[in-house]
Amino acid sequence: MKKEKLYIFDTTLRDGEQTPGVNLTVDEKVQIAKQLERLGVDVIEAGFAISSPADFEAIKRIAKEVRNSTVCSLARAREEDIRTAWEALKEGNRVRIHTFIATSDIHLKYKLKISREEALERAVWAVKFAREIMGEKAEVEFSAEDAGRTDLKYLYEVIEAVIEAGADVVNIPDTVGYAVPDEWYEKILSIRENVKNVDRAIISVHCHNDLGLATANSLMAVMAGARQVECTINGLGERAGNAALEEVVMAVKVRSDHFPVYTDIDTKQIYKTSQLVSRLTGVLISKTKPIVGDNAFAHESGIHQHGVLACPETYEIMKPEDIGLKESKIVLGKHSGRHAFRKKLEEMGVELSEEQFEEAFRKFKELASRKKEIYDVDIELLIEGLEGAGEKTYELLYNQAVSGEGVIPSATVKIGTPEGEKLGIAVGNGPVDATYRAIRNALGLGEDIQLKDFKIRALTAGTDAQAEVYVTIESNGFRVSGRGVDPDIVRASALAFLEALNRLEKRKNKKKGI
Ligand SMILES: CC(=O)SCCNC(=O)CCNC(=O)[C@H](O)C(C)(C)COP(=O)(O)OP(=O)(O)OC[C@H]1O[C@@H](n2cnc3c(N)ncnc32)[C@H](O)[C@@H]1OP(=O)(O)O
Ligand SMILES: CC(C)C(=O)C(=O)O
Ligand SMILES: [Mg+2]
Repeated sequence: MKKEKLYIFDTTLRDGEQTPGVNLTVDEKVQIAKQLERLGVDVIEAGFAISSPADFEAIKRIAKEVRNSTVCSLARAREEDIRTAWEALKEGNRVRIHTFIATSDIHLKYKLKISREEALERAVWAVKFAREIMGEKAEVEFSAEDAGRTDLKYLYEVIEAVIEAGADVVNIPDTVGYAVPDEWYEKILSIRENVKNVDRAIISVHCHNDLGLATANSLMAVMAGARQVECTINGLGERAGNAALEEVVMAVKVRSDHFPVYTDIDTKQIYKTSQLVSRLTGVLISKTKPIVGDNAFAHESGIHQHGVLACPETYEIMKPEDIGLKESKIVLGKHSGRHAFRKKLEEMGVELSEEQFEEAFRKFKELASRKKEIYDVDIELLIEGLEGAGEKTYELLYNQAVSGEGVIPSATVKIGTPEGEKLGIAVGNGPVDATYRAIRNALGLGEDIQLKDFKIRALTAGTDAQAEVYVTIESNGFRVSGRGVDPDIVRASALAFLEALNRLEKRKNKKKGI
């Protein structure tokens, strides 16, 4: 099957920013735009130039700084909108004005208060005007807002007229997320069959997710011949959001046997982009979000874990590396079985007799039935229940940390060791980082001891709460964890680190037969 290119139009910075509560600074928008360029999106809708000075400035800077993606601004079918969009874009390398007007009767009657004829005239005028002021250098896209609820015959007329007026791309938005997949497929197909000059433009879709169908509708449109999909990172957007870029792109990639298209997206950049957008917008990603959610590559149940350990493809339709993740996760819980438990012990460097293993597994199942999340430290304690905790090699005798505005964070620690008391002093990014560096200095720890995980939470409410810190470190094939509890966050962190180091010593000594 000869594949055609599917253009990916990202509107995270425009429709995505319409997510209630999201407000990006100009610098943040530029940062996201550069990452979208690395991701390989074809078009970046950088904003709506006339809507605010900040949007204008962001579009201007993005148009100047992004060279490999087309940069686009939204504009109503009004002269001042189109002029302002062009003003913001004109120094760009590849640019597009995206002008729109609503075409559904409900929008025409109650919102714009104009007739179908008038809307058609304005649409044609806007495309011609954009073409005129931009010249051939730039592209014009036209959207028939609320096309999903627009009378079909009238929609054909509008599309034909705007293509005649010079639109390069005609976008068919399901503005209110009302369409269902088979109907949307038929709609796009019928546009392709009934609009005479349709082949002179790219047909695009812009699907909202009010019924959770945005990705499905976008993909059905692709099957019907749409060759541009408008989408956002993490599915951000007005109300329930837009089709998620990562879902559309990965569906096309994973089911390349099914879809007649390819994209130029570097999928290895997906996870990084998703994290950046989540961090800068403050919109958290649901754990079960397809592709980029925490659980998208996590396996909790024994039968699945057994399968994945034997051959990842048994339960994974894509590789974590495909989206830029290092590996999938095997999460221990009450549904886990012996294969996953044994694998965890192997990773931790724990060696048990078969008898001890069965006992440990029984205790693990019992614990997992009572506890929501099983941390590595829980397994450590369980093993210690079987083997005994042993002597502590290190003990925290003293710690002090200094931090604050205008101060370089620094820390001092005194640690009791079999060779006597050791003092460590260091500076760092913050008081915890300085304390960890001070512990490393005091004990002369090398680069081989790597911090793999650091989690902190408050055990109780209030500013006087007990802080609980979990730390996982790795060294030469051993993976061990520690937990520290103290009202002082820095001390809790130091205690967790030292508990992990004590376990590391114990495990190394056991291996050496000491
Ligand atoms: C489906 C979508 O997502 S469309 C994009 C939606 N995004 C946004 O609205 C975010 C940015 N918007 C804004 O900052 C403001 O709405 C502005 C600056 C664009 C306009 O603000 P205001 O001038 O105060 O108008 P307001 O937003 O209250 O009303 C919209 C006006 O645009 C008109 N309008 C709406 N769509 C169009 C269109 N496509 N073409 C021409 N006029 C339009 C409305 O008729 C109304 O006009 P009126 O003021 O003459 O009655
Ligand atoms: C401006 C258009 C494309 C839009 O966002 C919509 O119709 O949802
Ligand atoms: Mg929209």
